[in-house]
Amino acid sequence: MDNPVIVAIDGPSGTGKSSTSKAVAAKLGLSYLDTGAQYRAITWWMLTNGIDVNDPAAVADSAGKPVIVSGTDPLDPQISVDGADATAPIRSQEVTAAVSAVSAVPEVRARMVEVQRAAAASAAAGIVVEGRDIGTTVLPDATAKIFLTASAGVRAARRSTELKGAVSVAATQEALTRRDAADSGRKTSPLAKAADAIEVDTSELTLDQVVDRVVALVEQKRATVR
Ligand SMILES: Nc1ncnc2c1ncn2[C@@H]1O[C@H](COP(=O)(O)OP(=O)(O)OP(=O)(O)O)[C@@H](O)[C@H]1O
Ligand SMILES: Nc1ccn([C@@H]2O[C@H](COP(=O)(O)O)[C@@H](O)[C@H]2O)c(=O)n1
Repeated sequence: MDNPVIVAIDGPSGTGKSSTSKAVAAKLGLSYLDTGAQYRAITWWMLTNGIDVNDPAAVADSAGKPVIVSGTDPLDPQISVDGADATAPIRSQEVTAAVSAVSAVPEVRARMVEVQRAAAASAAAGIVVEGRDIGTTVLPDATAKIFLTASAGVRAARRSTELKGAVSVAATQEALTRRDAADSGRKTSPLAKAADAIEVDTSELTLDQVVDRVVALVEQKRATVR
């Protein structure tokens, strides 16, 4: 039997990580893990439990409390917190605005990385894991590492379309850029391209083209390690 294939997909906000990762996992028959959803879930728990998300000591003290369970089906990714479905509430603007502060706390990252490595280790055929530090920190021995990029303008326009124009492209771009700066600037495992990751600029590509390119890269890498 082939070794499980581990695919790390990292990149800034809105570059297409989730859309690409789910489609690649479905095409290759692999599991899927959205680590951003896990950081959102712990942030949602902090907010709903009255923890000051801008107080790193308070966040660190509570980091071990919520029980976060992530589904790994690329066709129906779910996440629960303390047994309650949190798939929708973790996408709120309030969570989006607070998540970078919570995810910068080392105790939060240590907890999440443990859960993420366990998920990868238990995926029989393999897994596509998306995030910001998967290739650098969580799974440095991944079979294939992809770093997705796109211009800030393109990312903001895509996100604004997704939100059906409810938020302007300019405001969306400012929020994306602010989140990227916080995620890249933190001390513990910042958003970064691993030295051996392959960069794919998605600005001028359709989603199908990105998926085909990533599948081809994974197949190439897989052939060399068989
Ligand atoms: N290549 C593409 N062409 C056009 N639209 C795209 C492409 N890739 C993704 N999109 C769209 O861009 C938006 C952002 O994509 P997605 O949520 O997959 O990005 P992400 O990197 O996971 O974002 P985040 O880091 O904020 O979770 C979605 O509306 C998605 O449908
Ligand atoms: N490996 C990761 C993944 C995510 N984060 C943090 O979570 C935020 C939300 O991520 P989305 O992919 O859902 O947008 C992101 O802005 C990071 O703060 C992380 O630190 N590490």
